[in-house]
Amino acid sequence: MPGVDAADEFETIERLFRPLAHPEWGRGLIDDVAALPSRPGYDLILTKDAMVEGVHFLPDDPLDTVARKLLRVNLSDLAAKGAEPFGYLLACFWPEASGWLEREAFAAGLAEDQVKFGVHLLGGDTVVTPGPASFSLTALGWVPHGRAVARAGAQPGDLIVVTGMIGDGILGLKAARGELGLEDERVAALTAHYRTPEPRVDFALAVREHAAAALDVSDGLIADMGHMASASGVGILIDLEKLPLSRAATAWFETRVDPVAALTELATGGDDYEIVMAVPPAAVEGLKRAADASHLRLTVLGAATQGEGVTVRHGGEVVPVKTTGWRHG
Ligand SMILES: Nc1ncnc2c1ncn2[C@@H]1O[C@H](COP(=O)(O)OP(=O)(O)OP(=O)(O)O)[C@@H](O)[C@H]1O
Ligand SMILES: Cc1ncc(C[n+]2csc(CCOP(=O)(O)O)c2C)c(N)n1
Ligand SMILES: [Mg+2]
Ligand SMILES: [Mg+2]
Ligand SMILES: [Mg+2]
Repeated sequence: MPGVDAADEFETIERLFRPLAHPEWGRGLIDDVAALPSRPGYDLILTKDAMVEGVHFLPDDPLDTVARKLLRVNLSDLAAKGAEPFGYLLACFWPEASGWLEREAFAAGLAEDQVKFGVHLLGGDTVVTPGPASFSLTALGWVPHGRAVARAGAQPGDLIVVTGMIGDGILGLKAARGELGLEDERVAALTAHYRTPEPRVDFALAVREHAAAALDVSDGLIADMGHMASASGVGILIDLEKLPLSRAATAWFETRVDPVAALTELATGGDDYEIVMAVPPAAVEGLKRAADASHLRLTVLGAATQGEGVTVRHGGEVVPVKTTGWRHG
């Protein structure tokens, strides 16, 4: 039986989601569809990711950060293609027991990140499920015609470059689970990264101008580089000791007895939402200038080669990596 706080589909749409709607194209969320005009000279870029409680977020993660992460992981895909986001479609599968507090927190998280990233809600669906809380979001963005950056396109000799830091996603998950023996401030920084990763939206233009191929790191750095290698028909060779680590990750790393195992864990853990690029040597300087201008760290991890797959080295020795990243069954 529904409790006093029992939520309702149409009140959810009207009270919580209508204020988030695109002023024209969302049609006030009172129609069957959204309608947007085509943009001459541009390609519409679309991506969809889902998040399920217990699989992508923890049962005690605040719902506002769940919503923000859902939006951010999708914006990360658009950024990796060089696209500028403008809108999204949203599907919510609320557990029967969930009430207004959860839904209000979720909408508040979206409201905050809509402003931060300059996007609007275009439409969606609201249902109740006997299963765990689940959400799915389709993000839309524009790229000048024919300029979307692909996973395919890396050539032997291109440098493999990554934005930001790697490993805070998996360490943040451990921190949120109370599994890290670090002091409070570092645990909080890592948990925040797991709950609200930073999509590189502001770097999309630089990706488009300088990268031959790109994708974002969701499953794990090594697994995702593997996706680029197979799409491009090249091999990728990286040196694990070059992995860019945050201060918190460095503090964790220093507690480990097996450095290779520790770096491998960070390079395969996923939830990083950084962008990996294959960059022709002549384009690296331009990419670095763009990164400096946005105070973003860039790291050259290795290079694309002839052949296939990802070869990981440490101290010049090849490191066998069995599980390269997250994979749903
Ligand atoms: N159910 C599906 N129907 C159609 N296409 C799908 C489906 N699932 C995945 N894809 C497509 O497969 C490709 C790879 O998807 P994948 O989810 O691995 O990429 P990603 O979204 O960048 O990574 P991640 O989900 O780990 O963030 C994409 O083109 C995606 O649109
Ligand atoms: C509670 C909890 N356990 C494990 C993970 C790790 N995780 C789950 S799915 C995924 C890949 C990206 O998702 P997808 O490929 O579905 O887009 C990763 C790295 C997590 N985030 N939360
Ligand atoms: Mg996906
Ligand atoms: Mg992706
Ligand atoms: Mg995945």
